[in-house]
Amino acid sequence: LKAAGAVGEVVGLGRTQASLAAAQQRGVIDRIASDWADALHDADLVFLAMPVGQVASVLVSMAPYLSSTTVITDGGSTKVDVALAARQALGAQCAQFVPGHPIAGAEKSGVAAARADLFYQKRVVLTPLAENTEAHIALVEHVWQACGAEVSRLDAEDHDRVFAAVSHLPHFLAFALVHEFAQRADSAQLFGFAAGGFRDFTRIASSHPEMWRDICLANRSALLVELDAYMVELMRARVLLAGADAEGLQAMFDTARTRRDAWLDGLTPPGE
Ligand SMILES: NC(=O)C1=CN([C@@H]2O[C@H](COP(=O)(O)OP(=O)(O)OC[C@H]3O[C@@H](n4cnc5c(N)ncnc54)[C@H](O)[C@@H]3O)[C@@H](O)[C@H]2O)C=CC1
Ligand SMILES: O=C(O)C(=O)Cc1ccc(O)cc1
Repeated sequence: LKAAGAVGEVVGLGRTQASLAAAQQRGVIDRIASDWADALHDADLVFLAMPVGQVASVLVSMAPYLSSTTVITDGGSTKVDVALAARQALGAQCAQFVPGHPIAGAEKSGVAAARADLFYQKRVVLTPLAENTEAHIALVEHVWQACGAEVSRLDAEDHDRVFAAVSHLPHFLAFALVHEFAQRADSAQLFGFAAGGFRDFTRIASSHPEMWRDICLANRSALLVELDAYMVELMRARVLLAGADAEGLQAMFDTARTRRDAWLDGLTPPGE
């Protein structure tokens, strides 16, 4: 928003002074707040950007200082839990909280990984609460659009089901695969010969462990459904392999490649 000239003063509040000082030094924030009262004074919009397991306690801490004119949003990767936390912590003021999720990021974390163009031509999903007014939703939509993002809306349950499949499952699998190799006696040899395919498949296992612990736990039931479906597919694939079913394996690989290529072809940046 600062790069787009779409914001006045950006005030940061966080856990560690060192991160806040680094954010200020990089120009990500203009000023470090001393506490919630200071941070929320005259604030138009609050963006919460912490692991989803922290959102409930953060909302409880800020609630006493929240005026009726401040809008809150978040960037958490799961939405059913965040909506519940907002209702419990804010009561009727949850009408001022518009949950959101930018579908952009990387395996990197911390303020050093910040990039002004991170959300440019990327999707952002808002999962508005029934209590939100259209004006509050429009404000949040507008700030994401100012960052170059394409905004869409989903129910929180649909959001969590979709992202359990296309984001949470792949991260879970990547962590599990690297973990399994790391436990082996021949681990050094395996990693010594691992190359591009392994790097592509496992890049996201370099993601932040606390963040992903919270996502997996928050979306546990939807993730378990996806994990079970994948395990069934793996068993099907195992049957093909064990039976040396060349035709069956090739048909599976063909379908997967065709579908992935079509997805990549359809991945034109928003607005083009
Ligand atoms: N990294 C990614 O690619 C994406 C992350 N998200 C979501 O965005 C949120 C933030 O993730 P990142 O910015 O990547 O993480 P990050 O690790 O870069 O930043 C999280 C920050 O939250 C702070 N924090 C933790 N607990 C806190 C608390 N109780 N009070 C105040 N600050 C606290 C940490 O000290 C850290 O500075 C998470 O909910 C994550 O699920 C969403 C889309 C993409
Ligand atoms: O590293 C990647 O490619 C990601 O998939 C980043 C990411 C992580 C969490 C999200 O909720 C959305 C995007």
